[in-house]
Amino acid sequence: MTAQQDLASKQCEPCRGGVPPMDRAMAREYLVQVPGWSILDNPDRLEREFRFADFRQAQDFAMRVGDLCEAEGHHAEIRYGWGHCAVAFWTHKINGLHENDFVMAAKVGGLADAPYTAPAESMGDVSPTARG
Ligand SMILES: C[C@H](O)[C@H](O)[C@H]1CNC2=NC(N)=NC(=O)C2=N1
Repeated sequence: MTAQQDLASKQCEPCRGGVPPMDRAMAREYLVQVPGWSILDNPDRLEREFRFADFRQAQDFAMRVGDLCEAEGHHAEIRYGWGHCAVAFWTHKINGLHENDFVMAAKVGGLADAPYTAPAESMGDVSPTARG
């Protein structure tokens, strides 16, 4: 098992604040486990831009990242447009980086590696619960 798989298999632990943000030396050690991500300033954060073939795929990816954030209780800043989606993580409570941010980056990297499947078309009024 690689180090990245190991990080991706962790769960975000509750961060209630009151702990110091990760320093740069430690952050750089974690960074090697999340290929493609960069550390940026103000606030200290992890960021990665993903590329897609069109708007729909970028939007779908943004939604899947959002769903993952909700499931893990740790939330990203997400910006997307035609063919691109930028995802940033930092821990708001400590205004900096925490292991949770790297766990999320590894999980999002795993999402990006998964093959794209187009979302099902809306079924409109023909769903089983529709009246008439
Ligand atoms: C109550 C809840 O656990 C917190 O507000 C969580 C929600 N998601 C979060 N996401 C991020 N990125 N940082 C946080 O500090 C944070 N706090």
